[in-house]
Amino acid sequence: MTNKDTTVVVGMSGGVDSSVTAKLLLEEGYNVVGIFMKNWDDTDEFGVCTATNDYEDVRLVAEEIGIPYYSVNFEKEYHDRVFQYFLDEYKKGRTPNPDVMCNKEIKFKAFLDHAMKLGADYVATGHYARVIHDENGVQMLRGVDNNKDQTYFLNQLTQEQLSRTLFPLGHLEKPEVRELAHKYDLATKDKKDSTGICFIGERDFKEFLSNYLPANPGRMINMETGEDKGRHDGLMYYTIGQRQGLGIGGDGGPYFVAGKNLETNELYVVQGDNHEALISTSLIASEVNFINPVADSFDCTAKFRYRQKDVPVSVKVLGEDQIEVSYDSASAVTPGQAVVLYDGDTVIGGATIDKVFRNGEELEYLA
Ligand SMILES: Nc1ncnc2c1ncn2[C@@H]1O[C@H](COP(=O)(O)OP(=O)(O)OP(=O)(O)O)[C@@H](O)[C@H]1O
Repeated sequence: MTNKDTTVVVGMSGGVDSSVTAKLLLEEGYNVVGIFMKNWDDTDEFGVCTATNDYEDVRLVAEEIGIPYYSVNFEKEYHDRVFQYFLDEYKKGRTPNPDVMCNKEIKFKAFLDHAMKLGADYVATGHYARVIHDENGVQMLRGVDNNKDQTYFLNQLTQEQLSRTLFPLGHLEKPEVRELAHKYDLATKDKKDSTGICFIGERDFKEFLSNYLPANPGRMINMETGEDKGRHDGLMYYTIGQRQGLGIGGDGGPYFVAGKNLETNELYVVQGDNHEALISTSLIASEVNFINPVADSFDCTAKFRYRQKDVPVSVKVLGEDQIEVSYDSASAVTPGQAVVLYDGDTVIGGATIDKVFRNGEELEYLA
């Protein structure tokens, strides 16, 4: 099949990355269709996604480069599969990663299914990641731009999903993408990069969450001394390892969140950098996804959060949907976040962190 006979549906967000993605595919001779997803109702009094303006940018770029474009509404799917999960995790005191869920359930499920029904051969997005085809099927590799690599958020993608996906920006550095946007004089060439989670955007996180979950203030306790350190605003607002926003200081260095007790509604804090209470040596994770088959135990590297350097780890497959990941030492490994496993630049897979241990003893992050 030549590119001319291959139809690619590009997820166009109205941003510079997906604009360049569409243009590059067009340059390569593909049949390109642009689709904008509306996942959040921006007329909702709490939402801040600027869907209407973004769709206008999709229109401008699509008309400029000469491709058909549509909008599709996945508000219900997004609400049921991403937002509900997000709220449920916060209710449990965990720190979810809605972007991982959005990729798994919306961009590479609802959207991909929709594209296939339209007769597409592939979907493409402006993610910074690479897909390569080899004798084992497909492999996902980190984007070459270390600073922009988004494989952490794509860790739940399967062979099936990846085999129908193109990431045309994966071999480019972000400044090169901007340059291409200028070279092709795309309407979005100078548009600011979006930050934050779509449905929250740059608005105050606490205020946003309090619109959906009742805030339940309680006591803040020094985990070591038992000393009362004042009040917290509601356990859901805090993440393990968090330093900012506690409103306490004093001699002996900054305070960090080291645990939550959902029964007593107490927030535990400890004082000082690299406090032992935050240090773990292993974790248990579920929602396991391996992109290719793996051995029962193996060594590799891992990230426990997005902006973190890889750590050498040993992985043991414990059962159908559980892995144990052991490492020398890491601080503030947080339940609800993803652990993503790498072999060099290749993504082995990922899972969601459930429990964290120090030398075999479970840390009481969540009591
Ligand atoms: N509302 C949307 N409709 C269609 N596709 C989308 C939408 N939001 C994101 N995508 C796709 O997912 C990719 C990654 O999304 P992300 O939110 O990380 O965007 P980004 O890196 O800021 O990219 P962009 O500059 O294209 O907005 C985008 O490049 C785009 O292909």
